[in-house]
Amino acid sequence: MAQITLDKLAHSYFPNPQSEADFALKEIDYVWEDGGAYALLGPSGCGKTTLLNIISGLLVPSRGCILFGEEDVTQYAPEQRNIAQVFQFPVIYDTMTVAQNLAFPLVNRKVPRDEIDKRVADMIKVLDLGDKANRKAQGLTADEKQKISLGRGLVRYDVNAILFDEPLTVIDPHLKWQLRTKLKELHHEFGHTMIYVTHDQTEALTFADKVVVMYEGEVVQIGTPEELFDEPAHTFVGYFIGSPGMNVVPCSVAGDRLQLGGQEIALPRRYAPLEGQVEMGVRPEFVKLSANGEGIPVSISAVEDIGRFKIVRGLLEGCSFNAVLPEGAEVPAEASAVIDPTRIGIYHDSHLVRGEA
Ligand SMILES: Nc1ncnc2c1ncn2[C@@H]1O[C@H](COP(=O)(O)OP(=O)(O)OP(=O)(O)O)[C@@H](O)[C@H]1O
Repeated sequence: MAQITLDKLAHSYFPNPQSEADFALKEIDYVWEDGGAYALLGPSGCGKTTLLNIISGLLVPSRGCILFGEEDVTQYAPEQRNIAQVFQFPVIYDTMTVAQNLAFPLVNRKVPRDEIDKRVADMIKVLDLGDKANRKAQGLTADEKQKISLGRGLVRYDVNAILFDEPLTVIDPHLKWQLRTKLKELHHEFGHTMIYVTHDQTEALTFADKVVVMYEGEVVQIGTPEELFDEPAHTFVGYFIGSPGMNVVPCSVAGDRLQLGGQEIALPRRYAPLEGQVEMGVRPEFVKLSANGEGIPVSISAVEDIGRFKIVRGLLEGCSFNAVLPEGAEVPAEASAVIDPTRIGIYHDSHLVRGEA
């Protein structure tokens, strides 16, 4: 296992990039801790595969370096990097048994036979494949085959990192959580450095200690699931994490006063003058609806009752705006939004501005 350092790393698929927009991966400077479980999360085309391919060695970055521990591996081919990879679709041999498939990466690396037998037996146990160990992989279900793929990645104890590229795509939705839980257990048991690419927030938040959120080639935030929820560093993070996502509404800010919809809200922090696009962000969980005219008027378009709470959807100042209310809460016909000022984030050109206390 290794610490992985991304040192001023950036990549453009153009030979002579002219501007930031030409970079599929904008500059990132970051250290992935040894033994950490990371998820790379973002929508299609945001640069996840580009970053993963640079880590695996399939792609040489146009700028910057990548280090495994102290060693600069930027120019190394994948096979020189000592990493394991698990892909979207199972990569296994149908004519081999489950046990032979799991043993294969170790046999290739000439690990002693008794060591192979021990590791394969351990892996069969943790993957709950005991009753199928001596069956040919042919005829197993897609999720069983993908379990074997995961096992083949995890059976090598000595790898620098294990990279997972959307590994649960082929798995039935109701089985996904089982494999996700299993992966988490395996991470605790073996402590590998794991990097898991997904566009699914549930997968990212349940698997990872730290989530790396990407948007249009930029790493916009790296944080624990709690940090991404409590303090989104970019409006995209607020929108992408949470269901429904954060409300984002254009506003103006002067010092510690926010102006929105003809109303003034006193903020707990002061802000230097902000040029350009200024928005306030607040999660629907921190909005109350008032019937007595207190707050900013909201026109309600729908109320969704989903068990323990209700999602109230509507418009505020012409922008989509949601509130999450407790199960029994009244939804006034003429509602206005009362926003908790301590939960408001101020965003300048989409990035969070922290202000001064
Ligand atoms: N070989 C390539 N040549 C030119 N442009 C590319 C190449 N591969 C990717 N791109 C572009 O780089 C950007 C990032 O793509 P990338 O595949 O890294 O995104 P992604 O987040 O992995 O998307 P997906 O989830 O759809 O795989 C996209 O605009 C894509 O069109």
